[in-house]
Amino acid sequence: MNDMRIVERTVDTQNTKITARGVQVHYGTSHAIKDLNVDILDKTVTAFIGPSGCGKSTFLRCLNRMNDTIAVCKVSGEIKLEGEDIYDARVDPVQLRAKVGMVFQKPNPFPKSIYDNVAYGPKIHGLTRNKAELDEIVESSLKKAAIWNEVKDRLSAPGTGLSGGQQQRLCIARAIATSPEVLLMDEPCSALDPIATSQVEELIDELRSQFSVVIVTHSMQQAARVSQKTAFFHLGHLVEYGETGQIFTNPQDPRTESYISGRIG
Ligand SMILES: Nc1ncnc2c1ncn2[C@@H]1O[C@H](COP(=O)(O)OP(=O)(O)OP(=O)(O)O)[C@@H](O)[C@H]1O
Repeated sequence: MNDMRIVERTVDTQNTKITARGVQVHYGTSHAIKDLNVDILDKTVTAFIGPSGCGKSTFLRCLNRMNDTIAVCKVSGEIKLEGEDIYDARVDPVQLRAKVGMVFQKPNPFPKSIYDNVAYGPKIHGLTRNKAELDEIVESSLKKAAIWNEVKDRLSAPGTGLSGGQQQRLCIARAIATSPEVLLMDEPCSALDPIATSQVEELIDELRSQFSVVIVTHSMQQAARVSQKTAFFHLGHLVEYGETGQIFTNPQDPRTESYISGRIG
């Protein structure tokens, strides 16, 4: 019992960015997320791991209301960003997604120039007053996404003309251009080769100093390399959540143990 209290205090002293309480997700009659509770910390990389179909992407999409776009999907329970209920009727999902950015499995640059890909978000959200400010955001976002040196001489070239790894870093630049508080990444390296993967992993580590990063990954090695916290999902339940080192070396639940030792999944 004492130990439990110590754990709670440790979590409270760190900055919690997102709290989820009693979250349930249904697709029609199919129950995809079952009574999920979690605190996601600021300036931390949190990895969601677990076998295929266990609900990782579904829960990730709850965090910026991307599930709103799926007609059969119903989300209940409570999710708060910095204490504010993101499902409150007054919250505009488009504004929310500027604060909780997302990077997808497959790099998906807009069919526009490199510059316009990054400038798009700040423009539609009215974050700049003039071209000079917009130029500054585009440059700083491309620098933070570690792709500036590769594209600075061809900002008007199409984003779709870049390599897969460059496109994914461009998509990361696009996501951070609106100064989000949280960056959600759904298997961001699954379409990349090992070199591009390691570049994106290094970048994730750097982004942690400014954002709360949540990454869904099928690779336990990747979770171990990039995250400080890991959540293990199984059949719609968040089975175990803790320090990444502890989850991989000393899992408390037999289902986590089976997964990390390769017996389920
Ligand atoms: N758009 C959808 N419509 C209906 N059911 C869905 C939809 N998306 C996901 N599901 C179902 O919800 C459950 C969880 O799926 P989800 O994609 O969240 O799992 P996952 O852990 O991310 O899987 P994977 O690792 O294979 O990407 C699965 O049973 C899946 O079939």
